[in-house]
Amino acid sequence: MVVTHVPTPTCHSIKPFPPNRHPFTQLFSVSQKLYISLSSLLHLSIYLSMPPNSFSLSKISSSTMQPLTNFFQDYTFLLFTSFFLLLPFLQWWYHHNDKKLPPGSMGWPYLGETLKLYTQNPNSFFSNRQNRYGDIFKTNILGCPCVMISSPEAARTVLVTQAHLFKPTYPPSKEKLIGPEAVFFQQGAYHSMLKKLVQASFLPSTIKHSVSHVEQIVIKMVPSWTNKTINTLQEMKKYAFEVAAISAFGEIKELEMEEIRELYRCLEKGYNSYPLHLPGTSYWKAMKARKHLNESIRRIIERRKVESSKYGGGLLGVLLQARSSPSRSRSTSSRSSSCGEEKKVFMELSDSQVADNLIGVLFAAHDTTASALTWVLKYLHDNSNLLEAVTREQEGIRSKLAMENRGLSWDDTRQMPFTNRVIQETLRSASILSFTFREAVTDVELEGYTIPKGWKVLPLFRSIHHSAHFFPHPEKFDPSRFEVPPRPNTYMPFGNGVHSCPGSELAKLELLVLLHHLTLSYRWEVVGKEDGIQYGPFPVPKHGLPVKIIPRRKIFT
Ligand code: HEM
Repeated sequence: MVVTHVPTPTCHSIKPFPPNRHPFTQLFSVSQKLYISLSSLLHLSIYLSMPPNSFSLSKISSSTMQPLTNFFQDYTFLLFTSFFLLLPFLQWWYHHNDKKLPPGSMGWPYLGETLKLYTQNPNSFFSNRQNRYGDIFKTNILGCPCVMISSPEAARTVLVTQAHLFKPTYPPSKEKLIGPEAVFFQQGAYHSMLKKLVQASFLPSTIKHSVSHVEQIVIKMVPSWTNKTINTLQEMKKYAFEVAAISAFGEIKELEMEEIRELYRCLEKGYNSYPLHLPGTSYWKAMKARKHLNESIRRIIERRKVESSKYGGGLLGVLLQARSSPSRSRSTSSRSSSCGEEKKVFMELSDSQVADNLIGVLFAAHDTTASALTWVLKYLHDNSNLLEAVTREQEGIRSKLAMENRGLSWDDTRQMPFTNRVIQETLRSASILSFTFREAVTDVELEGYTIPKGWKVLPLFRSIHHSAHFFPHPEKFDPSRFEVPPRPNTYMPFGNGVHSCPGSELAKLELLVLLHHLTLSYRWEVVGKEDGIQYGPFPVPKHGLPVKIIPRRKIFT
């Protein structure tokens, strides 16, 4: 089975060259010598071009030196001007050369190593370089110099302890589609204000009231698969969307929901297409859909203001309540650092800021959760002993529910230790977000290297999750490894630090509720023999894992 096979990078791999003898560094020192020689030559040319009696050097201006002197006198002006024109560039070069950049190759001018990254499995790209250069290496992707890191300590520095030195960075085309005011693009005080509000909607104390909603979606969805071949990914996307939409919008009319579903579908298509903003392209249609989504959300906001004192719940309810609540606004930070302006900014949380954050949450919740749901079915299919162990645990829960004549509750989901470990291992093994992006806002020293201002920094979650150093036999799907907690900062399926995922509990709840119903009543057989991973954009089993769903009782009779 190839599902999550990534060549196992050793965490403390030997660097093939000591940093100052690496060919790239050597190239820099050659250029440095070249620069020094060139500037000496230029200085000499200035001396030679002076009147013969102005300096003792005139003595060497003898007949043997005459042709050389004439040459320099002719070209002095040109050389002198070019020197001053080139000076800032040479100084920049010299300055950068001074710094100890991480080892690695920057590839071809502009193209960098982009072709290499896109023509091979991204995991091999990362692990090959990690084996060659170590846990921190530089490269160049699409003209952007990047530093990739796969040491837990360095990842913690970037994401947690020195997070203020690294800002989140996304391609502008994607930012425009999601909405530039969405929480993940922000930094500092404005980010923490938004984050508090988003988090409030997804805390266990809030989502515990959604368990029956989530269960109802599963109870309606799963029986429709009986004896059919389904595309797991597509079905999981529908499930994840429904849960995310309820969490984002709260109580919403079916007609409004249908409109949002339709527009979101168009938006998603454009998001995964080439960002060419010309009439007729998927990107152009997606931008149009995004504008319509703003209008639809504005209409919902207007209705909520009139109809409901609690603004209809969900994240939308929280955002609307927050902007109309002066007492809360005072205690919450904002884009401005001055206390006097905090309230003002809170009151200015506009309709489009609300819309950006609702759409942002849909995006963050949808494909990620669908991918995790798809992987858990794949792993349980391939490990029948684990599937039976999960089923036994769920049978215990079912007996309790039958005795008490009720549906699943939040507390029941806390009584599923084995199923929870299967989910933890799924998230490690599949590493849905293989890495994330940051950008250095200033020159930063990291583990003895300099990351220049403006360079991208990518903590490689997958490489850390697949390091044999932290997770022995990392290619093996083994939930028992989570019987003891993983070493700090080595397990980050939901990120780490200020930008870590606020939806982690909701995502795990979705996995638990689905597994409860599916394992108790059904078994699934993978259709087709093709193993492997596809990326779109998150890793999923090939072709979205087509499976045939068979009622369990049929198998045992
Ligand atoms: C298995 C499913 C999920 C995975 C693997 C996942 C993973 C992540 C990761 C790794 C980050 C941090 C990104 C970074 O540091 O740049 C993140 C951020 C985020 N996630 Fe999730 N996520 C999942 C589900 C969800 C759900 C269900 C929601 C809905 C509430 C959600 C909402 C968000 C938001 C809003 C952020 C941005 C937070 C910020 O910038 O402060 N995610 N997610």
